[in-house]
Amino acid sequence: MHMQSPPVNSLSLDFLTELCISLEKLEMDKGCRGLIITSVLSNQPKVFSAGLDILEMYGKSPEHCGEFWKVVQEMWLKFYGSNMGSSPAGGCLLSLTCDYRIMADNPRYTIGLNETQLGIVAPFWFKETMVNTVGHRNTEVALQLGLLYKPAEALKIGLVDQLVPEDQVFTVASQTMTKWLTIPGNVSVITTKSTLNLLFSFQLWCFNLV
Ligand SMILES: CCCCCCCCCCCCC/C=C/C(=O)SCCNC(=O)CCNC(=O)[C@H](O)C(C)(C)COP(=O)(O)OP(=O)(O)OC[C@H]1O[C@@H](n2cnc3c(N)ncnc32)[C@H](O)[C@@H]1OP(=O)(O)O
Repeated sequence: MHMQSPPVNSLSLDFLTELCISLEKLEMDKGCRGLIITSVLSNQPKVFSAGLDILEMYGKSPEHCGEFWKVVQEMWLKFYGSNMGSSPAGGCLLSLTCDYRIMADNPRYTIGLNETQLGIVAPFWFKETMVNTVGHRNTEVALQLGLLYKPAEALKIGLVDQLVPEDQVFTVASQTMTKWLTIPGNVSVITTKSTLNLLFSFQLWCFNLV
């Protein structure tokens, strides 16, 4: 899936709604077993996603905010596999929901949950998704300081799985997907994933989020 919402793939209500609809269509397509998501911004190839669209959260009616927030949660519940450049906040969440993260190895790009730097709080399910990926201590430091990690640092704490030269990101993502798809049978993979996420699913259920 190619994301192309200039200038920086910020996650607006319209863009998220379109993403969710596209994902629903793929879910219903029995021939689709995996998804690589990438940014193809022609003016700005270095950004995966700038995160939630800040303009959607400022000066809007409670109804609009409610609608926006609902689609953010839906997007998060649906995502699968990714590769990227800069991914702050919601952009990082988008990639955290994927099974494997491949990042372009360019120190100009960063990834992380930088909400506190913006004076906002990463919701608990952003935090839990991060904890499940990089552990509690790394999350504690990362979220309180609102850290944005350069590729080498992100790899070190396990926030991304692989760094590759910028021009090879898509090729490596395709090779990785091919490898993952050699695992036989959807059921064993889905069940394994569900088991890994059991506690988190229970927490979401307790908070009435699923
Ligand atoms: C009751 C329900 C309530 C619902 C709502 C309540 C919300 C409550 C808060 C909950 C918190 C939720 C968690 C939040 C998650 C988020 O994702 S917040 C967004 C965080 N994002 C960022 O901090 C990224 C900011 N952007 C950047 O760092 C850089 O822009 C970049 C992505 C690294 C790209 O840099 P560069 O190439 O230098 O481009 P720029 O010149 O900076 O930007 C180009 C234009 O894009 C606009 N823009 C950038 N980011 C955003 C964005 N997130 N939303 C909207 N617009 C964005 C930027 O302003 C530029 O625009 P122009 O000036 O018009 O060109």
